[in-house]
Amino acid sequence: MNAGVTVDGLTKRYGAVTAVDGVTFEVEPGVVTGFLGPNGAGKTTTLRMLLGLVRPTAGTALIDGLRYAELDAPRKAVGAVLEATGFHPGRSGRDHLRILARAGGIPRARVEEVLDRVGLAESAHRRVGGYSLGMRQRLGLAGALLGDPGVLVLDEPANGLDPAGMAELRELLRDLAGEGRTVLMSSHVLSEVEQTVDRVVIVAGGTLRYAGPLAELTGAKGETLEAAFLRLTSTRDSDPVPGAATAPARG
Ligand SMILES: Nc1ncnc2c1ncn2[C@@H]1O[C@H](COP(=O)(O)OP(=O)(O)OP(=O)(O)O)[C@@H](O)[C@H]1O
Repeated sequence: MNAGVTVDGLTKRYGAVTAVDGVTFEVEPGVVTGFLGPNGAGKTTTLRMLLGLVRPTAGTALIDGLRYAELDAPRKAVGAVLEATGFHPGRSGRDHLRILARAGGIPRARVEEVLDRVGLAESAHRRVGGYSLGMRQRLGLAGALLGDPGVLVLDEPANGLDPAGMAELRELLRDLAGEGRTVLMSSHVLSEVEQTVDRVVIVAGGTLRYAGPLAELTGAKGETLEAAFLRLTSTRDSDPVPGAATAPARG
C-alpha cells in the first residue's frame, strides 16, 4: 500500500510572482481526489513540484513520504500524465508504450496489459498521429500505468473526452483507486469532477482554499460543486497579483 501524497508549506516564486504560496494538503490512497482551481491558480506548478520537475522555493511535496528525486523506483511509485502531447505521430500506440517500457526496465508483456486496461488494445497498431484527443489521453494514462504505480497524477485527464469516454475514464479511475492507489486528477470540468471524485483540493491565487471530502464541501451549504468553487475562488480572494501595482497599464 502506498502512503499517498503529502504537500507541506509548498511555495514557488518566479521573481515577483508567487505561483504557489504555502500550500499544505494530503492526498489519501484508495479514493479519487480532484485538484481544482481557476486558470493560473498554481495547479500545474504544484504538480510539477510533486514530480520533481520544478524546484520548490520552500516547503515539500512528498510521494510515499519521499521527494521524487529520493524515490528508488520512480516509475513504480508514481505515474503521471501532465499533457497528452509529446507522442511521435508516426509511431503506433503499442510501439510508443514499448519504448517507454524498455526505457523503464518494464517487461514487454505489461504493454498489452495497460493497453487493455485503458481500452486501446484494438487501436494499438494504429499510428498515434491518427488518434483522437481522447485516445491520446488514454495512451498517456496507459504510459503512466506501465510501472503499476501506487500514485497516479493526472493533469486534465478528461480534456477532449466525449461523454462515453468520460464515463469510461470515471470507471477506470474509480477502479484504480479501489485497488488502493492514490489518484490525484486536475480538471476544469466541474460537473465531471462532481461525479468522479470523493475528495477535492481547491487552490486559487496560489493558496489553498479547501481540502477535504466533496460531500462536506457541497453538503454544508447544500451547494453544487460549481457554487462552492466560485465562492471559494472568487476574484477578490483569488487575486493576489503580486507586483500588480507596479505593472504597466495596458492599452
Ligand atoms: N516558469 C514560470 N515563470 C513565471 N511565472 C510562471 C511560471 N510558471 C507558472 N507561472 C505563473 O504562476 C502562476 C500559476 O501558474 P500555473 O500554471 O501553475 O497555474 P494553473 O493552475 O496550472 O493554471 P491553468 O489552469 O491555466 O493551467 C501563473 O500566474 C503563472 O503565470
